[in-house]
Amino acid sequence: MTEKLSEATRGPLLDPLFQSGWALVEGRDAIAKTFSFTSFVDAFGWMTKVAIWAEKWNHHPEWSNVYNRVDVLLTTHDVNGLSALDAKLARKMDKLA
Ligand SMILES: C[C@H](O)[C@H](O)[C@H]1CNC2=NC(N)=NC(=O)C2=N1
Repeated sequence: MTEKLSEATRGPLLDPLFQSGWALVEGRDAIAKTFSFTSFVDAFGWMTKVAIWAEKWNHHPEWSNVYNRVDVLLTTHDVNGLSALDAKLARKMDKLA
């Protein structure tokens, strides 16, 4: 069962993500990042690769694509906050970008 990150566990998990451009979201227990690509096709191709991992892990982003930009927000709806799955998907998104 997925659990909401505690104050003690979230630091080590989230700090590396803050270093790579992720940030906490005002008013939600969530992290967000904007990914920019060289073209729409590159942005959409990245979204497709991420989508395969999201489906495999049954953990899905809240995201929006405009041309070469993808705005991403990650949170775990089942626990109404951040979980280890969000950090895991964020790391995968960074790796695939
Ligand atoms: C029923 C299904 O397993 C759940 O709704 C999954 C699907 N993907 C999900 N994605 C995210 N971000 N949070 C969830 O709690 C979640 N739950």
